[in-house]
Amino acid sequence: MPELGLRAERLGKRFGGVRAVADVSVDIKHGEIHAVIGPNGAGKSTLINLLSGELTASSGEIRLGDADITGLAPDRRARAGIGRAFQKTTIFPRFSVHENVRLAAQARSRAPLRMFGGASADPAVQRRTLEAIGKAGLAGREAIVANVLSHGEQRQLEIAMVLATNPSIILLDEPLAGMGQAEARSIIALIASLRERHAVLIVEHDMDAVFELADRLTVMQDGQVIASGLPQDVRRHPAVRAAYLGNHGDAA
Ligand SMILES: Nc1ncnc2c1ncn2[C@@H]1O[C@H](COP(=O)(O)OP(=O)(O)OP(=O)(O)O)[C@@H](O)[C@H]1O
Repeated sequence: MPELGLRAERLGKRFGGVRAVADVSVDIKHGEIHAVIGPNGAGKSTLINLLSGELTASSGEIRLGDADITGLAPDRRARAGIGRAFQKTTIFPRFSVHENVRLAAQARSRAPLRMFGGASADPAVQRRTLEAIGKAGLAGREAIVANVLSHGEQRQLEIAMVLATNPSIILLDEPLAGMGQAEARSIIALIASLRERHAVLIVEHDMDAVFELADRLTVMQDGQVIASGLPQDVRRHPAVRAAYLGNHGDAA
């Protein structure tokens, strides 16, 4: 997969009278983790949904590398290189780790979707499957049925399924939600490792994790960007301190 970045220009989304996202520009670069933070209702999930194609923009433009992908449906964006981890919704609970990741790898390969036989016979699919399982830290867990995995391991499985699609961009919506401290540590390490070969956008409420992971930070409030840049600069921004960061701003 080429080293593409994702750029949104003046993106907007209205739900009736609500401006959920207004004039948002954001640049997600290869080799970087870009965190989007903001209070509840700021528009973060809507932004992710606009980037992945689950929602259609009311205005603005989205570019993957040089290509305008604003009008593409989610499956076309996925093929173009945008991978999104969904919280458990894409996992087949009765299938093994290997089967789940293999299905994701196969969906990317355009081969006809066959559950047994065909997919495992394709060496490229098999290679991508095992690579993704290894990168997500699930080596040795291939035969385990998904619904007996721990909460943290299920999150790792979702990330493995995204990696199997060989994405340029990875979108992560609250990857640490509902996680204990030990589980969170291993997911944070996994997310940190993704920047080596991908551009990563993460929406997350855990500020300690955000400041540990983010190379770049965008802060949203009421659908708009109120600050964007390097974390050490953003955390000193008066509007950000006032709106959101509290003690994290003071600690800078
Ligand atoms: N499908 C929808 N229909 C109508 N309004 C919506 C819809 N989705 C989001 N909104 C509204 O858009 C605004 C932004 O919501 P969004 O979920 O993107 O915020 P968020 O920053 O992700 O919040 P949270 O941190 O609580 O998840 C909110 O006012 C919300 O009520």
